Amino acid sequence: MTSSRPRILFLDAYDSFSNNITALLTTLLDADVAVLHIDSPLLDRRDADFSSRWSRELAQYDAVVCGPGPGSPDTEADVGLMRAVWDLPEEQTLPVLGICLGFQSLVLAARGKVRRLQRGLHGMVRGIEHVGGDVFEGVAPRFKATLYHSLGADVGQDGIPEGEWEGRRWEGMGGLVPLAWVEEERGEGRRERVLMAVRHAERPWWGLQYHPESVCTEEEGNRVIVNWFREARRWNEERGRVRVDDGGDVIAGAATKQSLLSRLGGVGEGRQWWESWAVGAELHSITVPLPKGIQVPDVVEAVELDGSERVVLESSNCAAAEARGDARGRYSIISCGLDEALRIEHHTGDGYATVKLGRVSERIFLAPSYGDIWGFLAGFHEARHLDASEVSSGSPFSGGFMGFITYEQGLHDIGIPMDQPRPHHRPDVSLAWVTKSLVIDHLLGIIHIQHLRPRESITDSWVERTVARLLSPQTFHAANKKETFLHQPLKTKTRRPSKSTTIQPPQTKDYENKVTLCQSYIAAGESYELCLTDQTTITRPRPRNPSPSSPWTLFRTLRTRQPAPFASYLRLGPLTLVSASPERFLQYSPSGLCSMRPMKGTVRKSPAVSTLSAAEQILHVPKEEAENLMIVDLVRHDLHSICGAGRVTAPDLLKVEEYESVFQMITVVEGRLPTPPVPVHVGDQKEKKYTGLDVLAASLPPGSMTGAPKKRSCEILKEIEGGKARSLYSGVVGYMCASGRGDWSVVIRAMFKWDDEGAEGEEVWRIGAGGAVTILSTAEGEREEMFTKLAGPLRVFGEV
Ligand SMILES: C=C(O[C@@H]1C=C(C(=O)O)C=C[C@H]1O)C(=O)O
Ligand SMILES: NC(=O)CC[C@H](N)C(=O)O
Repeated sequence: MTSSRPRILFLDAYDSFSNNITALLTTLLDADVAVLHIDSPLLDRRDADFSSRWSRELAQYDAVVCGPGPGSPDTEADVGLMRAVWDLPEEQTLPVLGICLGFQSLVLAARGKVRRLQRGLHGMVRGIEHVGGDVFEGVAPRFKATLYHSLGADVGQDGIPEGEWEGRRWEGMGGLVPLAWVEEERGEGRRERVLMAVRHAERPWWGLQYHPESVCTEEEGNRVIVNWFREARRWNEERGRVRVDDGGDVIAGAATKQSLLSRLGGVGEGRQWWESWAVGAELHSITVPLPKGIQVPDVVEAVELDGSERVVLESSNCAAAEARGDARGRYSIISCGLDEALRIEHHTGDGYATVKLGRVSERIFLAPSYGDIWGFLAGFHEARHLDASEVSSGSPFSGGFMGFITYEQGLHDIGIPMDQPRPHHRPDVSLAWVTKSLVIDHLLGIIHIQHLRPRESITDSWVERTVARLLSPQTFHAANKKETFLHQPLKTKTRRPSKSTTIQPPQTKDYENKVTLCQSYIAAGESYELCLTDQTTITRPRPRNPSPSSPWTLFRTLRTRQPAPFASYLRLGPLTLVSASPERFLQYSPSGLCSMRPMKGTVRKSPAVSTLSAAEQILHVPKEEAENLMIVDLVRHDLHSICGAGRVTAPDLLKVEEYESVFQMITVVEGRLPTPPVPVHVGDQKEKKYTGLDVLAASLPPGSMTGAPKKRSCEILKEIEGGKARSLYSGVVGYMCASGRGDWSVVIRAMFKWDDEGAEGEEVWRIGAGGAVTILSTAEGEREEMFTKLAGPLRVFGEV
């Protein structure tokens, strides 16, 4: 069937901004955009029939867009199929727009050169100078656009004497006609001439060095895209080039991902014991007042007396958050009876999930029914899905998944394989299906006691017993008495850790060298920003439990020392985690609103920087804003991969927030999940529905912990960080209610330990810390930032 909608092929060079470009093309041009990776195995240049298959594929598009990406256009592997576009014989050529790396590749194809800039321009917003005409027809002079590049075009511009520059800079240079420039101040009155846009002198090829899709590129820049496509169409018409509509024989794929649920085949028939476990449950819930002065850990201790496994997600900054009107400080969520809850675990790299219930444990092979662990989780959740009318209206969580996902699972999901064999078999995904829980609403001062119970067990009175316990005047009195040694009074002085505790922090010089190494990768165009991190290990005698130095006490101390909206305590399987995270990764609602809050830009509180306005002055500078902006565009890309064109916005850009010991700059990025295009039939295995789990699966590891572009940056970081697993650090912790609501935080400002680490009688805690390195960073500044972030959690060990 022939459609009049434009069809564009986008060549994806593994950038973290690609989906923003395809979304922009889709909405601005009302086009269908198909995507092909530059190294697609479906079109291998070494194959004998490559040329014929390539020209058959290209014949089906009106035009091609060659995207941005890491690396250099001089490197074959970095541009791949782009070269096959430039190499087409004249009679097969077609209109092209190159963006950033794609632009640079075009410059090379026109026999220009590409060289390193005097200093990279990542996340820098500049006024684009042009003289109108061509694709700049009707575009306001000097509109602002974002740059993300280390390399630049050399078309002989430096040979033009200063006095002749104004007159000659628009003249054709080699096979290219310059259309736009930026002149970058380089100190002492020197300026670097950076080519921003070109047209090929003979072919229908245009290129933009800036990023038209960035959230900080002014809307005025959209005209350039519209003009380009007008020119492209005109060229096709003049040549009588008519797109072939082959009726589905297209190699390139869709710009958005298929939903996890639609990938499932033949599951959910309830043949296995775990398939029917907790299916068809009903919520029983009672709300009681939160006794005055009672803290979240007191409630935990009152209900769970046996020190067993638990997940506590606490808004430990609720008092401060309330004062600032910050909704993130409103709720705390506590799992109950976790030992009896079903658990799903997955060790990245294995082809199976393990379902555990008490002592029963079963391996489930993921392919072919589920695809991967995400498909399995989506199917498991969907079978237990509850509508909004079936869950507590005043509570964000009525029961469902609670647990963690490691950084390494995220690496696997973006196509970075694990080094095999891994030295352990710890879970990278561990999610319990929690049916008994407490949710504390700090704003209303109430506790929801909730039980998702099987319909046939309505006589189970756990809720009533818990209510009675919480309301008994003895409970907190007793808890307080019992806990006298567990309550760490705030000390004015920090004690030194006991002699038998050894602490190994990163080496100062070594860390600084790594910062410099990151910058050399950035200068070479391999990355735009790298979130470098390192780990501190604390080895100490294993304490008795409970005792003044038990993990639970560490949590009690940290939450008082460093109140945070995403504090958490997890004792789940072999893992113990104590976190004071300030950073939300992803929140989503049953109606499909997703919200991410990347944090970039950190300043330590000090007598000199004690107020929000002082911090704003420090953080609202190009270096810090650029750091944040790069991650914002990356997060928009991640959200676009599920939500699709026109469904992602950044309502709160570059906002500075206050925390206990630091100020942080954040941006809120929102997306709306697509609704199924066709009505979903009950029992239909090919359900098209998307949930928040789709976004979670598509967005790990958190972009704020990787840098951009995500994949290449993670590969570089793995090398620089010596291949050390980050594990829980840089992973996520959170929940997903049966209703589809979810909230996940980034694990930072945290410490964790695995049961299998350390010699007999010892335990090993790890604290990760780091920060984003850009071309403008200094080695000392980054080292200082890393130690600032480390200090909070580390100090706790000196106090027990
Ligand atoms: C890397 C850490 O933090 C990350 C890096 C930040 C930054 O570079 O400013 C801020 C918040 C986190 O996303 C850490 O806390 O260890
Ligand atoms: N954003 C990009 O495409 C960057 C291109 C190239 N890697 C550079 O840094 O200059």
